Amino acid sequence: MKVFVSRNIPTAAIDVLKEYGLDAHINVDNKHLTQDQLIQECQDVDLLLNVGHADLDKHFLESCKHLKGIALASVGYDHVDLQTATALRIPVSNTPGVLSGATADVAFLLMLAVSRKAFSRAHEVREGKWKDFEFMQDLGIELNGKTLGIYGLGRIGLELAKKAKAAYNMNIIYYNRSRNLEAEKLVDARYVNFDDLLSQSDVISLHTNLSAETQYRFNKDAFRRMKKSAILINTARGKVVHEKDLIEALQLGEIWGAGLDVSNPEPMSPSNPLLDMPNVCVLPHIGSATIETRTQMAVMAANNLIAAKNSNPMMQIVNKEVYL
Ligand SMILES: NC(=O)C1=CN([C@@H]2O[C@H](COP(=O)(O)OP(=O)(O)OC[C@H]3O[C@@H](n4cnc5c(N)ncnc54)[C@H](O)[C@@H]3O)[C@@H](O)[C@H]2O)C=CC1
Ligand SMILES: O=C(O)C(=O)CO
Repeated sequence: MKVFVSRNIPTAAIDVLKEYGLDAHINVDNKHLTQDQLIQECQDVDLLLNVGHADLDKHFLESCKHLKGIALASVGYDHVDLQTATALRIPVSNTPGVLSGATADVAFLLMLAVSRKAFSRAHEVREGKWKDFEFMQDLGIELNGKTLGIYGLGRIGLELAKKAKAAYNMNIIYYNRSRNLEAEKLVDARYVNFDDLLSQSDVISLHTNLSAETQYRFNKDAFRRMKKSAILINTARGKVVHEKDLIEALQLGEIWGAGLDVSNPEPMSPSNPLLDMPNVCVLPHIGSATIETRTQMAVMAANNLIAAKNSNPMMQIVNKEVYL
């Protein structure tokens, strides 16, 4: 069977593929592939281990006629046309759970960094603009005892809630498709409607998957209903936030600050006004970027490919209808 790995991955995962007899062609140069190049690479490929968020849309899936399985090295699968994959009987798997702690760490880091303006202040030092100890200038705000609102309280949201509770005894409220009773028990989380999430939170952290329902849910209207002192954290997907509206809300002082690990598009343009705002911190989509987590993600994806190779169900399947 022909196997393609779209970017370089940790040796531990390559070893798993080899151990189970899959001789993969790996994009070891880690070259960014356009969709056309990816299609070219996958022409006679049976199994794809896909790293990154390039569109695996109808055109891609229909062009790669030999595909019998796609293992994503990500938990998000908004970049895959699942309907077409299912119609073509291509099982698709993801990597839930193993990256929750690392991604929640980045949400936590952004929350703290924005509340204390850490990145812009560090920049001042680097640029030689820090002249004197200032008692009243550019003060931050404290998180202790404040209210953290979580939009989409699933695996990552719960990890963040646990950290926020333990570190700062934050009051946790959340809005989700359904109640998360585990979170209610573990961190005393209180379920609220979307309006209350907006109006009561000191920090709102986004942890939903991207879908037609969540796309641009944080827009002009939502920002106007948030506290002027509120901080928005997005480690979910760029498109959950309407970026133009966010820029305007920050410029008008409708919210206090924002921490973004994701943007729309990625990479963010260097001329984006968000990058010049002292209350904004932008990271290059590093939520799961630790040695430990990336290794676990790649090994999980490799094991899913092995299952597909042996015509067994993939363990972390996202379109289980293919097996019906
Ligand atoms: N920045 C990064 O590097 C990373 C980003 N992510 C993003 O985080 C997302 C969440 O990951 P997990 O926590 O593992 O997923 P999850 O499935 O455990 O949690 C998502 C939650 O959002 C809720 N939800 C979905 N649609 C909703 C709606 N319309 N309204 C309210 N709630 C809704 C679900 O009920 C669920 O509780 C991923 O889909 C991915 O896009 C994930 C990993 C790393
Ligand atoms: O897993 C995901 O969905 C990411 O965004 C990267 O880890």
